[in-house]
Amino acid sequence: MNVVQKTGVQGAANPLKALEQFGQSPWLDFIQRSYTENGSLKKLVDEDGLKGVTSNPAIFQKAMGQGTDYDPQYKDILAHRIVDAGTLYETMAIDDIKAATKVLFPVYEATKGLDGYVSLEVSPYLARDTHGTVEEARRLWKAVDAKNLMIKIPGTDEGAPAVRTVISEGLSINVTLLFSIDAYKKVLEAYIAGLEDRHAKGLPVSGIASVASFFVSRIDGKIDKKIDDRVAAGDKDAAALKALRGKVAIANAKVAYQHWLEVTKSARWQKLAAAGAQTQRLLWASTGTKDKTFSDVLYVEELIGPDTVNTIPPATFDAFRDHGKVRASLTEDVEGARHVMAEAKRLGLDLDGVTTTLVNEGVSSFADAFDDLLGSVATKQNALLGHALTTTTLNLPADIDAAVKASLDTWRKDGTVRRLWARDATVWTGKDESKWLKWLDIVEDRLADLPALEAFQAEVKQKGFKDILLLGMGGSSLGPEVLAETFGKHDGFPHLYVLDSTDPQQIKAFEKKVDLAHTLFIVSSKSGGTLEPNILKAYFFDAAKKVLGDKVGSHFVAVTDPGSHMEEVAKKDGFWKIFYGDKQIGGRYSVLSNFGIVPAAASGVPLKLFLDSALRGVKASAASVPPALNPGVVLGTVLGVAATQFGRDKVTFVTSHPISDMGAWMEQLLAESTGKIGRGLIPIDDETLGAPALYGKDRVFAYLRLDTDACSEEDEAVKALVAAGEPVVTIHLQDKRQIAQEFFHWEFATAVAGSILGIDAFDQPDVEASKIETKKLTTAYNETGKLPPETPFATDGAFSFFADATNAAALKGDSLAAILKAHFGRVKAGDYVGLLAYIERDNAHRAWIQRTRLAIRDALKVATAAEFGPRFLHSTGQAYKGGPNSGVFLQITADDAADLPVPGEKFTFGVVKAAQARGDFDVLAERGRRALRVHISGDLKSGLQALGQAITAAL
Ligand SMILES: O=C(CO)[C@@H](O)[C@H](O)[C@H](O)[C@H](O)COP(=O)(O)O
Ligand SMILES: O=C[C@H](O)COP(=O)(O)O
Repeated sequence: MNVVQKTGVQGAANPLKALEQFGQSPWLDFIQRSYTENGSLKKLVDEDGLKGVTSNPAIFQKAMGQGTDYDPQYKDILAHRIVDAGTLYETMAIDDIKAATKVLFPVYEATKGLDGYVSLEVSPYLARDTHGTVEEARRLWKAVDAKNLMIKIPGTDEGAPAVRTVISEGLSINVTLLFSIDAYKKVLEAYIAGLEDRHAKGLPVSGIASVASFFVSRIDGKIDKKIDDRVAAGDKDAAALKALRGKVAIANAKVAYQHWLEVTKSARWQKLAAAGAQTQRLLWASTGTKDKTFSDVLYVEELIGPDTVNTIPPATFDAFRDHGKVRASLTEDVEGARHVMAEAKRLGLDLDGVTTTLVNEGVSSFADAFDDLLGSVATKQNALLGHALTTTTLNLPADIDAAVKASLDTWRKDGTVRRLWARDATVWTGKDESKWLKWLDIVEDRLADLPALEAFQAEVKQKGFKDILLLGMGGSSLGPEVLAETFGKHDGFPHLYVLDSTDPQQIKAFEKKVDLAHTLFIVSSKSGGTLEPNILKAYFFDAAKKVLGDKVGSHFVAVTDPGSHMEEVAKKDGFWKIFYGDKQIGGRYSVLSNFGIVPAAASGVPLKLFLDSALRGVKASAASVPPALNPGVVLGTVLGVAATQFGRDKVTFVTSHPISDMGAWMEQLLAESTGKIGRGLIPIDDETLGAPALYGKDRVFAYLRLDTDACSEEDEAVKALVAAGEPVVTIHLQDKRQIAQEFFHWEFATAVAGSILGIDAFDQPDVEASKIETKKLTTAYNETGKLPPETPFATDGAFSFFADATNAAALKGDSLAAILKAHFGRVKAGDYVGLLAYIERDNAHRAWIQRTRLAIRDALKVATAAEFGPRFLHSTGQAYKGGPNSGVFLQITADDAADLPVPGEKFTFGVVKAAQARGDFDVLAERGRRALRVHISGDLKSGLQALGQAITAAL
């Protein structure tokens, strides 16, 4: 537009100004910050008689999506607030609209509220949502807070009832996207009915303004195309058709105006008019000429009439000022207009069909423009935030890349991210998923509770605890473990240890690590009923009581959901504090709730910084961020699409060393959330990278790279994988604290992947099954003093072999070598091998399991998982039992060198662990998995050594 440069023709010689004499108000179909700020808009008011401004998503897209007008405000907002792209856009749009309402206010005053309006449209995503439209209209009305604001609402079937409601509440409304006379009639009716509603309540009807935006040129665009096609095809009515080119839209508008004239004459309207109501004026929109064979001012010159508005795009505005001719055209030859409409009908031009299409296209093109706009805002935001955000790089082979892009676009068109944030269970399976989504806003919730959490942090410090021992499993322990492993000890705060085992040696080892007299125990269990935290609490409460006496309770805090058994225990035993979880968050999504934040506070993590970083992650994946720019959606889509369309369901984690414990947390999240009903993602954690030739075609690599760390080994290996065409997602973190962002990022991605997999990402049926089997066995022990007997199907020296009948039959053999050979002989391409060791998770055993899994990976070229029981039962155990039947499992149990009692129970920790292994095995077998249990008697070290050698030999 040349509005800025050109000076208006002064006085009556200016056709724009002359429109006033014919009762028409010229408005500008455009808004941009610089026009308002540099006085150009005011100049149009002063010199051209401009009387209003309209905006729409496409207009804001042009204004904000390009250039640097908005940069200072972007920077200002981002320096002070952590916001999503939608909030950024809206803050800036509202400022623009407010500024424009100020410029136009003198017009509003001078015309006594007839003109001087600036329109702001509700989100185009709400075009089919009456309730959402009403809510948003009210919200925007309040936010702009200007008498000369008009809220724009699409005149769809869903928009019309919203218009009635908000008119009855006294808002001024511009009803947009009107094409057909029928739709217009409904909208005019909604306006009148809204005023009548007010009137009936005794509320004033004056001071409320409305326009009905009737789109013009788009109709010709469609009809003329039909005409041209038919003429080109040699239609018998070619001459009659050609005579209608460029005529139908104007005729349609003239007929609409006749309807308006009739209605305003009616007694019904006159009653409202007498009470001070303003008529709803027709506003001609879409008045730029698209067909260059027509006059560039056609849709202004032909639609001039009393009590109307024409919102004119900039180029047409300039053109009309330059050479527009003014005459009372709207009421001219109305019969001719009716004839054009009748001809269009006779010739089968299907105006009804065209206008229906135009509404649908209009809705989706404004939604597309809004997606583009929000995409530009998000891109600008990411650039300005720079290193405050983690970033994702995709290296995908062309076929996966194309499928990922297609899926992202489908999510965009379907508005699935908005549905997810709106907690719509049909994003997954339509069961009770919406009850499990509180993790979406838990970060804001915890930030609101910051003073209390910081007070607790200060108290822990002041009490001088040396150690913290957190007792919990799975979702209640893996997040805290990441904090402990990643951040280490904070100056002036206790050292955080996390115990998630029933292995007697491991429990004893932790007991030795901490100073019982100066330890804060955090007993963490969402359900409060999980066996392990309950018996660990019993054990350590007993042990601590021996050194602390009656004040032992003051060294214990509980984190649990309200009303749980653990809450009861904590109250009975006089715990220092009880922190509550949220029942609408499952364990594996709980790290940013009190289950992670309480241990973070106690161990000295700077809470505000940590939660702020998490909040950046939340905002980056907000509903307003289009899928292709939304990190949670992108990651989830890659994982979901790679698994479902390419059979790449082994998500292999690569991590920079300082943040490597994230793998154990991500493992639980992915496996437990997705591994069910025979589908799922199999996470592969901590499997040292090898050469590309060692991998089958079933992997996706997810590389969590801490950019401040030297990651040369990982980088080299990943580079080779990319070169070999393996799909790699690299997530760059700029500092360790950004694991907070990654927690949310992965939670969101998992929810998205779950949707693509078509599963409920929030239940864990097979973990429950295993707990039930264990419970049966420990109950039997309590009743009989022993576990039910079991017989190995073979023995060889220190090794006994157990399996269900089916597995045993497949593993015929009487030696360690033969049985292992038969077992690993069952592994096929695309399978994975799981080593499930129910032994102490110490360094020596971790090194053993790691060596053994790599030998398997290298020999069989399959993915491997190295897990310790019972820890993995609350994590990957779900996917091993419920996920795809591609796992081959070797469960390893051993005699315990020493056992530990469980206070108040007959069973010991050793018995519990044995029962857990058996419960686990029973469910694996029941699910038809290929599984073998080998039990090592006697010395564990030599037994493991022999087993490791035998495995290597068997491959
Ligand atoms: O609805 C109003 C005014 O109420 C306008 O802003 C309206 O959206 C625009 O005139 C149209 O979108 C422009 O249409 P077109 O020139 O792209 O066909
Ligand atoms: O992941 C969750 C574990 O199964 C532990 O559950 P819990 O927190 O209810 O004790």
